[in-house]
Amino acid sequence: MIKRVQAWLSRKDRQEEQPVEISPDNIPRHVAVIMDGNGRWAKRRGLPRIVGHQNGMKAVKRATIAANDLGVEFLTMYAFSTENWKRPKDEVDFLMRLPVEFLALELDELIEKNVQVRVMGDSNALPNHTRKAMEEAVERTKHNTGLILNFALNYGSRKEIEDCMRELGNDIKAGRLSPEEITSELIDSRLLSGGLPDPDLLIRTSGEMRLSNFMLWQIAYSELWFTDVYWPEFDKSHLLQAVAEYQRRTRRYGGL
Ligand SMILES: Cc1cc(N2CCCCCC2)n2ncc(-c3ccc(F)cc3)c2n1
Repeated sequence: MIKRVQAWLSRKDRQEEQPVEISPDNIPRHVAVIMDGNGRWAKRRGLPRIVGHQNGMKAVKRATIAANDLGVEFLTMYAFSTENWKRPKDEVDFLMRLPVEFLALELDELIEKNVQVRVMGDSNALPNHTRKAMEEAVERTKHNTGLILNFALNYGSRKEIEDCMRELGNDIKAGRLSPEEITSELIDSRLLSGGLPDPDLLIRTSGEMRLSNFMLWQIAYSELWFTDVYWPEFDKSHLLQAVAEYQRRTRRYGGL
């Protein structure tokens, strides 16, 4: 029984709208998002880049609520990569304050929606105020049982894999592990995403079609969906479009 979700898509140029059909029987458990286009969204409007990041943060809450309502169980958002440190200092300083702003402006509504916040990445290298805000968001939502909102912050997949290999090598050297015991399940458990299922669907906004060192091991079998929409414009209609395409691609007609 296809539950018809009349979600009117407003395409970027708003010239065309189309209904979207979503089946409740094949909702992706884990959706991962590369939230790109915040600076370009602002530039197109003659606004400072930081306004793009601020609006991007509002899109995080919007997308989280939409995903939670749809029945998505895990939502991983690429908030700051290990490569982002190369950006101008004033922009990095602003970005490092966004978790604090998120805590003040957005978290209460997500707590009402029973959302649990997790973080993955090297938090030791973050400023104290950033790390404390993240720890508070995790602490204040740790008993929630709804959608798990997983922020990748100061995250890089190659560093994650390198650190995992080093840890396994040390375990072998210490006699705690034999090489024959290394399986993909063991590696899954040792990565920063340990405990989460692999993403079923990876979304990247703003028209870029790169993986940008994001969850390279975990997305081995993920459906990739790219949109020209800039992240600050992303809303429920775009999530539904991505999930509808995911369902078209993964339709099994009862077969394997
Ligand atoms: C660094 C950064 C950038 C950031 N952007 C807003 C979204 C667009 C992409 C980049 C900018 N957002 N959005 C939410 C957070 C966040 C992270 C951890 C946490 F526990 C609570 C909130 C965030 N963190």
